[in-house]
Amino acid sequence: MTTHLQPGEFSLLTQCGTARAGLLGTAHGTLETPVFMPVGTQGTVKALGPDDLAALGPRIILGNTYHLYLRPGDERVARLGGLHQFMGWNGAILTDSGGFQVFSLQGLRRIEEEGVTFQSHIDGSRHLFSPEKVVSIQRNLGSDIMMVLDECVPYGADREYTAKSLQLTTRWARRCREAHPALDRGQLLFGIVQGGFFPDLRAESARQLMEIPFDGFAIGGLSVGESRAEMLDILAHTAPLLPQDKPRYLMGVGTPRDLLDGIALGVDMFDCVLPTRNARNGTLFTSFGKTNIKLAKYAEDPAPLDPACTCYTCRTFSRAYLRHLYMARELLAYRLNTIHNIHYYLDLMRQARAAILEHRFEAFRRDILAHYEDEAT
Ligand SMILES: O=c1[nH]cnc2cc3nc(NCc4cccs4)[nH]c3cc12
Ligand SMILES: [Zn+2]
Repeated sequence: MTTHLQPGEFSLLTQCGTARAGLLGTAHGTLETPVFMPVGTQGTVKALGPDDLAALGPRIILGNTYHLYLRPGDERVARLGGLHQFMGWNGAILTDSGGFQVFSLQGLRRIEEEGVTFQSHIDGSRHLFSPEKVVSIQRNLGSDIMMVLDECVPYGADREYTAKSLQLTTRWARRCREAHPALDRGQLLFGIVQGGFFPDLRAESARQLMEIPFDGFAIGGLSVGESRAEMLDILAHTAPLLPQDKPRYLMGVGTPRDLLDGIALGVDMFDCVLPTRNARNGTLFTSFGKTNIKLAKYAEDPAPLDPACTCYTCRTFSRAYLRHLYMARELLAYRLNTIHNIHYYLDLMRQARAAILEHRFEAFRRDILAHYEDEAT
């Protein structure tokens, strides 16, 4: 039974402890939460065609404003019908605002009240990302969920810098809201909570942002090099401060264990490059933990990668073949490994949501993690 919600409508169906199962309406379909968003930085989930993606069944993927603005250009994508038509994807798309990429990719950049100026990593040309500019780019791309321009303070930033930065992030967030009328063209706008690793600054950032009518709230500034304990501590403090009736999005997270911990703490949406990036270096996520296909023990192993997995890769090929492709650097290795890793992440979300709806999430989480060896080799 698929319920159809209007763009921006969020329905909280069930809570199991602080874990939530819900529905979020977008202009390109209704999302079942908790949801994992595969990362499609440059208008493609690397190594997958939109047909592979459709077969895997994500309802939403992530695109990066920074990359698409620099190449091929947001106005060119708009002239070609928008990102959905351009890449042949008819599900929902969330775009990050580009601020994070500027801070994490760029050496040369300046942060001022107006916005952040930076040099393109492609041709060295200079650009300004203002709140108004990043909203305009995301509107041009036709993104279903847009993110505000924010400053993701580096791990280890001191309290004074962090406190000052969150004020700027709030002023930028307000300007983004003013630049995009509520639900205009069915496009949603999320705020991003900052405040580093200072619980009181996190509360202040959340309080300020909740005064602005956003369609959802992201928790930024995490997965930036901190320990798991530090991330969970800030997450446990911040998630419950956010509105119960709006989606909560944890940016850039994470491992299967992080996803289950995040869900337990009340997070509804996740994105991470791990399943796609690790697939390309042979690291695969399975029901028995993380492993690497290049291990010699797989050289003549006729078994499927993960006997518990129903994906195309596990249904069709042996570990021996997947290892051969990887050692030979065959292009098919990247596609098959990515199909499996994305399937694993999406299926984990599907199972987690079913467990929440049946009020057995905690037992589910314990069972998965009991069999999950973080460093299974
Ligand atoms: O505060 C943020 N604001 C807007 N986008 C983000 C994206 C983020 N992605 C990660 N971690 C995942 C990573 C991907 C590549 C390097 S770290 N942390 C993140 C934080 C933010
Ligand atoms: Zn599989």
